[in-house]
Amino acid sequence: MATDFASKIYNLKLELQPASIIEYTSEISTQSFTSLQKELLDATIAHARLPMMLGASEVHEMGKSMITLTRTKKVLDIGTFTGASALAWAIELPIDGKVISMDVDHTQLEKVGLPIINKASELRAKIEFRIGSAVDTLQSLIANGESGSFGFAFIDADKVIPFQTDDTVKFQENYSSYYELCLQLLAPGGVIMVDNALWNGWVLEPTKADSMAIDKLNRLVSADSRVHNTLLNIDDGVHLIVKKY
Ligand SMILES: C[S@@+](CC[C@H](N)C(=O)[O-])C[C@H]1O[C@@H](n2cnc3c(N)ncnc32)[C@H](O)[C@@H]1O
Repeated sequence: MATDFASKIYNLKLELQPASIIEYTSEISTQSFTSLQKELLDATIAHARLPMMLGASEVHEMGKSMITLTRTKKVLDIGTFTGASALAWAIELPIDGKVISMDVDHTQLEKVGLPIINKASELRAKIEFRIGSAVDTLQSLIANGESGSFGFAFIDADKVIPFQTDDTVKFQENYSSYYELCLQLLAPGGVIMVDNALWNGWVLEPTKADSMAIDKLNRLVSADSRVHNTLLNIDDGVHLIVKKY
């Protein structure tokens, strides 16, 4: 029997799996969620704008496992929203660990996330929330000499950015840029998780700029000899990528 907690997660999500399977996997995978995580999840669902942007709880759990496996102290979190993924990584990191969490907009973080995250000062101290384009933030970390020093990166922001040329709209593919910059910032053995890698199944026959960009990145990663990769059918798809030694 699925808990209310698992059902709540499922209700926000797309259906790439039968509902019963999603409920079961969510329930089994999220028993170690802390009360603070549950509070943030509830508040995001109740009060955030576009709550479906919240990362799936089982994906957050999986990321925590990657932090444990890599024994890293440094994490990249691309796409803060209400701070649920950043909070998950902070819980798993050691006391001197650091999450760099990036977003162009802190409205939902300030309204929904921070009042809850601030209750745990030892976790809050591990998270650096940076405002601005994630490409700029990642480039500034590289310019600051931090290449090769991160152990885990979660890519969960915009897929493409539209921009106007003379008479047409073109798209900048941010997911591919995030991948390249994260790979540079990761140490060998480091892990990237790219969220929404199945994009509701639209990658199978991509017709729009966002699904085309995600399909393109999936194929680029698959052909990249610098990494091991597995495209997992979990939630909306997670591309699990490990930087080779
Ligand atoms: C899916 S939400 C992130 C969810 C969060 N990681 C979680 O697990 O709950 C995506 C976020 O990416 C942010 N975003 C959009 N474009 C961005 C950009 N160019 N740079 C950084 N963040 C961006 C949005 O403002 C939004 O808050």
